[in-house]
Amino acid sequence: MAISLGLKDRGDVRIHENVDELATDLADYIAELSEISVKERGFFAVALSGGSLISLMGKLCETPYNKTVDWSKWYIFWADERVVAKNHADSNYKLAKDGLLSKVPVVPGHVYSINDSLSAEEAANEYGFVLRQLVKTRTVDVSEISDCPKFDLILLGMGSDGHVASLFPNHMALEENDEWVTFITDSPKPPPERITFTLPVINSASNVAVVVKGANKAEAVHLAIDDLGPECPVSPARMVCPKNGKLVWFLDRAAASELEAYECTK
Ligand SMILES: O=C(O)[C@H](O)[C@@H](O)[C@H](O)[C@H](O)COP(=O)(O)O
Repeated sequence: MAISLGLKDRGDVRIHENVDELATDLADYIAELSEISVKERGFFAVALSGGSLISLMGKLCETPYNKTVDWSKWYIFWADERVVAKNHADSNYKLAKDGLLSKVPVVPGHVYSINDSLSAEEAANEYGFVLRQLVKTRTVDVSEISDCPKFDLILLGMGSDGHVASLFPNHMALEENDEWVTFITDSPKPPPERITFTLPVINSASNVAVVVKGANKAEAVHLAIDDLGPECPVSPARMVCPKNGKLVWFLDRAAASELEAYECTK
């Protein structure tokens, strides 16, 4: 059974005994949000990231989820993408296609990957334009407090440096408030060229889940979640704070091992 901590400002923190328990809880959570969004809006607009997140979502390809989820209503986006060809081993699209999307009956026309024939800047602009069209038709909802898209769910991983999507510590992209999608050409994690949702878009979502496993992320989890006062270094993950939405952290025990809020429960 997961331990669940409801923390003021930092969302719900769910700590799982192991990766298998985390993956089951994550599949339940995504299936439930999909059901709610389809019932309320007729669509489920979900943004994925790369990294270990995709294999942690793997249970969605299994029974019962592969049969019970209304895959035909899913509209799939990327919160960040590496600017490489779609069939390149580094592509987040390829990772998700091979690990998830090819195994469930999503509608190919509802999968919005970036245009891989463009430069990073052009690809970011075009992705932003595509999003605007989908917000106009309300396939992707719109935020009540900004003109930003309001995704039903944005799924993020986190690096050991605290990066989320392709928003890296001390990078100018963290300050981009005008664009929905921006680009970088100097990612500290290879490959260097990426596009990424900006913080205003991430923080306008109805639901944001940050999914983290492993002891090498424990310090970054502590810095992102614990209340460390004004001197605390502000990592990108700490800047994830949906204004009118819900934030949930999915952690395994190793990733939660330096969390002060967790220590208090022992
Ligand atoms: O394209 C990317 O690199 C990702 O979107 C990135 O933000 C990833 O989610 C984190 O780096 C965590 O990756 P791991 O879970 O594999 O450590």
